[in-house]
Amino acid sequence: MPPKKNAVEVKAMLGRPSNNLKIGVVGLPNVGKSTFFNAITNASAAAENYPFCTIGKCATCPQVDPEESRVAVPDARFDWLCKHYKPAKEIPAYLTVIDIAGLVKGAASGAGLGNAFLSHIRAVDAIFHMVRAFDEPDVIHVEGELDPLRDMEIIREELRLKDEEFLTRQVSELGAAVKRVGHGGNAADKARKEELAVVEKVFEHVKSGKDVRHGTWSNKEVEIINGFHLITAKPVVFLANVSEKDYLRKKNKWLPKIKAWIDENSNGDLMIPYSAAFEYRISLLETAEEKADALKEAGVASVLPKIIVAGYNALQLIYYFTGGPDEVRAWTVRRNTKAPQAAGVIHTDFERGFIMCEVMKYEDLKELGTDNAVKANGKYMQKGKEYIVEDGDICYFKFNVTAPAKKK
Ligand SMILES: Nc1ncnc2c1ncn2[C@@H]1O[C@H](COP(=O)(O)OP(=O)(O)OP(=O)(O)O)[C@@H](O)[C@H]1O
Ligand SMILES: [Mg+2]
Repeated sequence: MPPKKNAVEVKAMLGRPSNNLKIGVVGLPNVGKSTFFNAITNASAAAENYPFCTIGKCATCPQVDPEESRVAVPDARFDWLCKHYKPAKEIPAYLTVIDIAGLVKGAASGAGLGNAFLSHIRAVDAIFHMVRAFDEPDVIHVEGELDPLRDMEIIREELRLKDEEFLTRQVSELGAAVKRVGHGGNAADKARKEELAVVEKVFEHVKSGKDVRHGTWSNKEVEIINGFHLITAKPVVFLANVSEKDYLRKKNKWLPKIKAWIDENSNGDLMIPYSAAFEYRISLLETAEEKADALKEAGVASVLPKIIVAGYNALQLIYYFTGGPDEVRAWTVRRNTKAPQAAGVIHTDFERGFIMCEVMKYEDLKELGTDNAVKANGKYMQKGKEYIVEDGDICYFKFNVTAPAKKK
């Protein structure tokens, strides 16, 4: 059937379409991954107005890995909506962060339990690539001298080699299956041939030293690539961990070189300088006032909120809000999600029986003051099933179903 005239063609995205995506902290040993992980875990736990659960440390979910933490995504719009509606319940968007053990050179071929750790990386949806830019003689560097560029090269190469190894296997297995069929074959054989052509193309790309996420792929290719959970297809945010002293004086000799390396080798992916040691120290302070005083005295801000938001954005996630006296809540969807699927995140019924989505823009509500004022100004919109939900939309879904469906 040809696509409907008013249907919007959406570019397919690499990665899983889920609203429970995870970001892993990846790097060499002793670069500050756990210090960072503990700092964001503590920082979120201290945000008293957010219902928070450190998975694994939480009484209600003790079965989950303790190195996994769910952190609230800071958002001034969410805070404003909570003040505005004064709801009984406040539920922000969350980002799940996973602390992964350090990789060493040769990990792709099994060094230092490398394969086990690489499989942890395959299971996450995005990567915080932690780069050590602090010189601290007491903290051993596995490669000897401090050299962030060499370290980034090692990690990048290990991740790429793991994909190369996986694709080598795929090419050979699929190749053998296609050869057995020869010419002709049924629909499944045809699909396998198509898949082989894509796998070969991706294999050549990776073999030439490039990451999958930096390639240009058609929707069909993306669909096939997404089935493989390739490591270099995952978005990356680089975090340059500098000493507390350098962070406070806003100077570190490695930062320009790290930036130049990323521009040249990683398509200008985002890099955020920060100090794990500093953030961790601040995160241990008990009250919000103590933290504010310590930051004021140091003359800097914490960069953790920026890092969490960057991770969230790298995953191509956005959220819309629902608001009222019962609950203000952020609902996570991937970018380019249409209204019925966005509604389905709340409840499958909402998607199944979708009639329309009523939308207010946050800016309009903030400017005009009340829902009624937004309506009176003609800014309360009714949108249909082709509407692509935008970040920060305040939505109210209308739906109609006869048979009950499973609650999410
Ligand atoms: N910015 C920094 N300045 C100085 N010391 C730091 C900094 N960040 C982390 N450290 C110190 O480096 C050491 C190693 O940190 P951490 O345990 O977080 O590393 P890691 O990357 O998790 O290592 P592994 O891969 O072995 O788990 C710790 O003693 C920590 O206090
Ligand atoms: Mg660690």
